[in-house]
Amino acid sequence: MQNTVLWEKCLKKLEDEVDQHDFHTWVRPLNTRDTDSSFKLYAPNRFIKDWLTDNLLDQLQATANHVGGMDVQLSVVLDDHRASMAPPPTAPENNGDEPLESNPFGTNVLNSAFTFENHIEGKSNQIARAATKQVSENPGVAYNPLFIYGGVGLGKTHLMHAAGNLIKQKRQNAQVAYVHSERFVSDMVKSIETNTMNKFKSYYRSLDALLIDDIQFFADKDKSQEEFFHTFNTLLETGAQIILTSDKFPKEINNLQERLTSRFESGLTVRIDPPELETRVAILKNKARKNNIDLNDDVAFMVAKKIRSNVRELEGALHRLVASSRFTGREIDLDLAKDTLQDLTLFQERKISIENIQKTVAEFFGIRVSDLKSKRRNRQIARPRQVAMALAKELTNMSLPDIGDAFGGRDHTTVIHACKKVDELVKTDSKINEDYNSLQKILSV
Ligand SMILES: Nc1ncnc2c1ncn2[C@@H]1O[C@H](COP(=O)(O)OP(=O)(O)OP(=O)(O)O)[C@@H](O)[C@H]1O
Repeated sequence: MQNTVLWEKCLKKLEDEVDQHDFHTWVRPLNTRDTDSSFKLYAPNRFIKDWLTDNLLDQLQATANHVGGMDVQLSVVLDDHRASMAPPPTAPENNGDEPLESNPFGTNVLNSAFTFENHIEGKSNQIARAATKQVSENPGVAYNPLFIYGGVGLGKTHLMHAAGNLIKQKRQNAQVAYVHSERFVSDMVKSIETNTMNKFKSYYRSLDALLIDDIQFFADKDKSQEEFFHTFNTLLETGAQIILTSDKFPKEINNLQERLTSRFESGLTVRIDPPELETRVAILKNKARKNNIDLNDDVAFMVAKKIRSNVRELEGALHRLVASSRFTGREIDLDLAKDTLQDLTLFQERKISIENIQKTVAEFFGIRVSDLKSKRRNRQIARPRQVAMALAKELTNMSLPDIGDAFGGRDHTTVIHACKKVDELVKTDSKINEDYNSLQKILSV
């Protein structure tokens, strides 16, 4: 079997077996080559190689043996090729003699409220937070670039600013630029129009740290990708730190040039998931405390149970609660919270229950509800279970951990995997597409 085919098959198996966070952080960035006589897995940096060697080597070996049907000669090696793949960088036009304008492109204003102290740690953001902190303490050394991805309002921008703030705190004159990718594109277009491209280049290429938010907006913008690629390489060569955020894993960003994706993956890619209940409560209480608002546990739990997938919405609910208390002169208690967030409650009540989804899916596929909650992994059970999880995510307000709990105490990462799998299958498998649509209709009646 070719190494690439073997690895594809191993990846499918490992995705089900390895903790999802670990899978995305450590396993997914590996590559293999058909030209090697043994099964070498190339890690994009030393950090990933060392972590895998210490933590997952046995499992990788066992999986390769199982999938290959024999003893496979496996090793994890450093991908030197990737590190030297960059073309020779274009020399920065600023040779250091000319002082940089402090803010020629409106980029370097960091939000001072987005710090590590104001960021609450939970299982969902643990790796991302630790990696960002490490990068800020040792810019340009630890992981470069650091690529943070995850859904809307989960704290990607917050962590990125926290990094910028900490870098500046440690070295006051560090040149740190934060820019939204759309802003990078529009500044570049403006520079071309006004014939000031040299200034643009020298500014970006002389930074100590470049933080670019929502990199997915680069998709389709070939010229910007081109310029960014050169900026990127120059910065890496000069030891500057690059941090990028996106709503997707690099390879999943459509129309992003392969060479950029490959550069992104040469550092460390970390994911942020929606926070668990306890983290949501901690975030609410922390925000309240910072604003001198007295928020008791009952109210915090009630709000956190209602708003599950997005920290920005969680903050919005707290603001509504505070405004409502000011206008009415009432204390912030459970009654006020119920009244203020009533529309959310109504929305919730209209939603479909998890029990109903499990019963309907089990009947539809001719299995038992207990099968859905069991540990059985054969496809006749596993696929309906994934479909039921995806429906629960779509049709209820339940959090991923709560959905996992309802299916025999599974981890929230298993739910994320199920939703992704079903999403893929609905697009590629007409039978699943039909089944999923029918179930949606049955449940929505
Ligand atoms: N773990 C956390 N602790 C405290 N506040 C948080 C946390 N996560 C997110 N927030 C807050 O939630 C709000 C939204 O976060 P942020 O803007 O960083 O999200 P994002 O992932 O960048 O979203 P988008 O994809 O929309 O850009 C911010 O006010 C941020 O401070």
